[in-house]
Amino acid sequence: MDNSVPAPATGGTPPADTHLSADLRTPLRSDAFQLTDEEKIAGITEHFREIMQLLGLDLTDDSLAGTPRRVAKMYVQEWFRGLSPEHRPDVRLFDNRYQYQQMLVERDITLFSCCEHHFVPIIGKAHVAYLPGEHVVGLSKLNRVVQYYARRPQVQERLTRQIAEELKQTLHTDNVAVLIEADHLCVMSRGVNDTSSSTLTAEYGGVFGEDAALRAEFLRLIGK
Ligand SMILES: Nc1nc2c(ncn2[C@@H]2O[C@H](COP(=O)(O)OP(=O)(O)OP(=O)(O)O)[C@@H](O)[C@H]2O)c(=O)[nH]1
Ligand SMILES: [Zn+2]
Repeated sequence: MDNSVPAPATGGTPPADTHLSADLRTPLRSDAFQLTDEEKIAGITEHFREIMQLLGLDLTDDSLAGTPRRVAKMYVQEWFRGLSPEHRPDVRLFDNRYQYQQMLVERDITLFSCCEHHFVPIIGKAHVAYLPGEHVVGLSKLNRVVQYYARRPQVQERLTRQIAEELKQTLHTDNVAVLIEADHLCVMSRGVNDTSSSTLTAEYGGVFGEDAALRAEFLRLIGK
C-alpha cells in the first residue's frame, strides 16, 4: 500500500481557524492539504482496513467488510466535519429592535466531541450566554457554533475558548460566557476507568469576567 500523504492542492479555501488567534487554533499541518471528502474517505478506509487486519480481524466477514469505509465516512462527514472551514456556520445578526438588554442564555446544548489524545468521544453539554448590544443572533446559530468546534479532535479547554472567541467575533461583543460540562470516554472506559467524574470548563469575556454577580446569575440560570 502507498502510505504517503497525498500532495497538497494549490489554491482553494484557506485552512480552518485563520480568524482565531494563533494560540486558539486547532493544530493543523502548515500545508493543510485540501483533499475532497471522497479522497479523504478513500484514504482513511485503506488505513482503517489495515488497523483491523493488524488486530487479526477477518475482513471477509460480511459484518466487518464494510467497517473501514463506515468509519472513514463517520470521521470525515460527522465526527470531524468541523475541520472543514466550509462548515463554519454562517451567523447572521438581526437588529435588536426590541432593545433586549439582559443576558441571553442558551443552555444544555448537546455536545459531541472527540478526545484528540485517544480518539474516543467526549459527551456533554455546553451553556453559552451573551449580553446583546445593537444586534441579536438567531438562537440556533449558538448551537451551530458549538457543534462546529466540537466536531473535531479536541481538548475541552481549547474547545471552550474557541467557542467563546467565535461568539465574540460574530456577535461583536466581548460580553460572552461559555461553560462546558462533559464526560470523557478516555477517562471512563480505559486508563483510570472513572465513570463518575466529569469535567467543567468556563470562559468569561468582558463584563462576565469583571462582574461576579453577573457570573453568579449565569451559573444560576444554567442550574449550577
Ligand atoms: N487537559 C485535558 N486533558 C485531557 C483531555 N482529554 C483527555 N485528556 C488527558 O490527556 C492525558 C494524556 O495523558 P498520557 O499520560 O499521555 O496518556 P495515558 O497514558 O493514556 O493517560 P491515562 O488516561 O492516565 O492512562 C490524560 O490524562 C487524559 O485524561 C482534555 O480535554 N483536556
Ligand atoms: Zn482522551
